[in-house]
Amino acid sequence: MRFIRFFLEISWQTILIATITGFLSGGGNAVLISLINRAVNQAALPNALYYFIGLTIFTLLTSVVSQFMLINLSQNAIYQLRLRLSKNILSSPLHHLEKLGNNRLLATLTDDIRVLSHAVSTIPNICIDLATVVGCLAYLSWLSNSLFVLAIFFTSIAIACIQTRLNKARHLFATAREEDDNLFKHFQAITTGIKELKLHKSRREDFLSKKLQGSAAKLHQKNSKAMKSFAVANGIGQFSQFTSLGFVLFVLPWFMYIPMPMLSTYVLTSTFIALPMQNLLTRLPDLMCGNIALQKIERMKLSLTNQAEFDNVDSEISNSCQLELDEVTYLYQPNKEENEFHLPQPHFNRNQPMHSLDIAEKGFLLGPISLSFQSGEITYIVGGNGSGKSTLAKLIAGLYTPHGGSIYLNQAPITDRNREWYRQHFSAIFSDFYLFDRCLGFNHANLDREVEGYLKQLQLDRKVQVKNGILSTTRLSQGQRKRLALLTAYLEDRPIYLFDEWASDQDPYFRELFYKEILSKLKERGKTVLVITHDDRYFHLADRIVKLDYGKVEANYTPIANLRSKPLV
Ligand SMILES: Nc1ncnc2c1ncn2[C@@H]1O[C@H](COP(=O)(O)OP(=O)(O)OP(=O)(O)O)[C@@H](O)[C@H]1O
Repeated sequence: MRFIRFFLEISWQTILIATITGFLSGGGNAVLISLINRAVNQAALPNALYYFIGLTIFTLLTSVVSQFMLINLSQNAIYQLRLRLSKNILSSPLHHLEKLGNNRLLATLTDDIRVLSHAVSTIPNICIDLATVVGCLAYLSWLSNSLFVLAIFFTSIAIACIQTRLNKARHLFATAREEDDNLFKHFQAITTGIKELKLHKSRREDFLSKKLQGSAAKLHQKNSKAMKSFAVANGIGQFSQFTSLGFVLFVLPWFMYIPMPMLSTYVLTSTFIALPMQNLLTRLPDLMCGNIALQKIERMKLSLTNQAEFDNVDSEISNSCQLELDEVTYLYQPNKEENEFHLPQPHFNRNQPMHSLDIAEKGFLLGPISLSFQSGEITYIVGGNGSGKSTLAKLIAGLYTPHGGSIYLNQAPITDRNREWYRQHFSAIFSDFYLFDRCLGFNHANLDREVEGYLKQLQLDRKVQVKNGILSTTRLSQGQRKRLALLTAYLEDRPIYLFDEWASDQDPYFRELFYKEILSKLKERGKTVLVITHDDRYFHLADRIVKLDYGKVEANYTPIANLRSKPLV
């Protein structure tokens, strides 16, 4: 089982010690049952009470040691897995994460890890139960070879019958897990689309009946079928135990003489084994689901690790930036269901121009685009909806890797090796930005005072306070949230600033302030400023305007108001 291999790989030494102590505990159980048998058959050893007390303490201690070791190992493994998976996600390229989808990432991070963690917590008890069963069988073999062979015979038949049920259950659990990804997608739709669903009764009912209920029902059917398979397997296990007991008690005495003490010992031992056997069977579904969850986690991890980016920042961050895009292209694949773990690499030959029909079939193509940006310059990136402005912004910021062409920063070509360094030059506020409730990644001595100053400037000081870098709230209006995001950008003080429709949620006062003061102050400080905007009232304030249309640069010009001061680039 992959599950066991996973733990052996983490620390086979711990597993070995825990298994030995587990088996010692199980062996102790078996010896205890032999002591009890002797006492029942009035053949107790002298000092049997001391043996009994000693053995009870021995089995208890070995069982606790075994459980402690396995609990430490398993919980540590889960802890490491959570961290590693989160790091893998953080080091994966954005386009890869977008293709995998939030629902799959969330299902693995939450559900799979929870299922695995639950399965792992059953391992210590499984070891003890297994050891008890093996110990008792060993005791039976010492007692009577023929009784032992009989016990093994009935157990083997039971295992063979149970196995067929388990194979069926394994398949059902695996397909149910695939449905889990869809269910997570619907849960996301509930949380993010709650307003739209609340406002429209028919939409809500349609969503519930056609989407959520469908997925939940499939999951319910598959899981119940699998659990029923286990119930049948459990029944087979119990049936085989009673059959073997009945056979030995009522049928075997017709064919051979079995002394009464041996018969009663067999009955007592079989009854003693029954509980750990039942425990093993009832824990099998957890183990099986854990195994499936682990497979999912490992596939996700493999998919993420295969795509992992270098995260070293070897060189200094330059203050003055000359940014160049040379024939850069980026292609979104068409929106079809793709195999999540074998994503095709885009292959685009920039010497072969793509026609609109090709693009319609193949998705959206940005570029080829050649542009350059200087320090102390404000460039507006404009164009209609869907013209490719945000895609270009993500390319420029190094969040997307160009499929063709090259990006240069101060003449250095940006490659996989220095992309992390390159990204550290950017402070960006995207239209779908996220606001952290604390100022992460800053070690300023007077951080709180600096933040308070910016809060005042951005007129947020009456809404938000800061203490030890923690913001009192982020529950603000969209415009206020964007101002708070701007505060973080100020703190970062990076050479290139990128704003994706920042002003679209601001009131006229702040809109004016943004275009006329905030941007020009950044320019005065020698920053390269890129602004995605639809606000044509302020176009004259730009040093340069880049207009996109269907993924191509339609125009690249200096606005008339600035013509006298700046030549066309
Ligand atoms: N993650 C994605 N996967 C596939 N296609 C995408 C993705 N993001 C954007 N697109 C496609 O790329 C095209 C350009 O989108 P982009 O968001 O860059 O446009 P935009 O100019 O910023 O639009 P807007 O002004 O509406 O914000 C769109 O046609 C869109 O369908």
